[in-house]
Amino acid sequence: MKPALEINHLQKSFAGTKAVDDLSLSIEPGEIFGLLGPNGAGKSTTINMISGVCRIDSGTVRIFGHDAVKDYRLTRRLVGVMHQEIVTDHFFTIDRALKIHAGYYGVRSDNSWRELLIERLGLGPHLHKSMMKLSGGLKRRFMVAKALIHKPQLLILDEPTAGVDVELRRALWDFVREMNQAGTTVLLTTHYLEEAEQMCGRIAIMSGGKLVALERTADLLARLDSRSMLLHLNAPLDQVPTALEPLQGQLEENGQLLRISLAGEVAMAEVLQTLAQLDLPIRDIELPRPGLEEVFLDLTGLQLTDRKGSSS
Ligand SMILES: Nc1ncnc2c1ncn2[C@@H]1O[C@H](COP(=O)(O)OP(=O)(O)OP(=O)(O)O)[C@@H](O)[C@H]1O
Repeated sequence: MKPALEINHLQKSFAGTKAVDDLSLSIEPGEIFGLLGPNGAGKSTTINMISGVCRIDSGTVRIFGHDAVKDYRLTRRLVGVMHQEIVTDHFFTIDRALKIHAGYYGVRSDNSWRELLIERLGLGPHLHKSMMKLSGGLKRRFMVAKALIHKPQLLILDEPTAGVDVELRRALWDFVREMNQAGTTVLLTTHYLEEAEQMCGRIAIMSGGKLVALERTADLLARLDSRSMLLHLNAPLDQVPTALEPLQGQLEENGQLLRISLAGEVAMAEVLQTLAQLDLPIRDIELPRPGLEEVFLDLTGLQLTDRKGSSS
């Protein structure tokens, strides 16, 4: 079977600055694939080239085997995109806007599909409200419906849950999973890393227009062997006890937090024994699980996303 999306040596510059730099990747039918990267990494530009919104400088994009430039009429129907910016037809009602978009793709008559989208995205009570009167969350739900109205085989979601409350985020992701189980391939970007970990079977990470990693999510997370143990102390320490130096002990938060490294073949029983012998004033012990943020930091020395923005 042909890949749902095949990108080869894709390039795009704006005023001499490379926004996408020799990007190649392939997504199989049925995948939920995450494209991550810090602000300005080139994710939206990539999506805009896939969907034909932005001209390709060089390289190719193939969608289910069809060239996105030469066969754009066909590929445009195969892809549904929810763009990052809320671009809506301000004066139209949801009902009218959905009908126009269905007409645009020649699927105006598929009422049952339209009804299903309206029902599953909770748009029913708002159908006759004009766009400009809708809340941000409702606009997002409308945009998901708009991206799916022509039953695309590849659904692309660029930050679908940015600024959306937790409940709606869950509902949107449940719906995306449902679409995926029904056969739709999904490419998504998000700054909520926990969502990417939960949703995506594979993840590509971009930085400065280039691909810096592309692996199964589990493999990407398993890359990091450098787990830490955080010891929260009741009373501050002046210096790291000598016995903890081999574990790269470090004091933080004015001596009230002691971080030790559990990298490599460190035996937990020995660590606990050493700690017991030291009789430290330990209030709490934390074993943070390394996530995509740490993987990216390890790969590039950069922060993948604003930490405040990555919590769910
Ligand atoms: N139309 C444009 N004109 C000029 N520069 C642009 C244009 N679109 C994007 N860029 C630049 O290209 C680079 C990549 O931007 P892009 O929006 O693709 O990144 P991104 O990974 O989607 O970031 P974010 O997470 O903030 O959405 C940035 O340096 C951006 O300023």
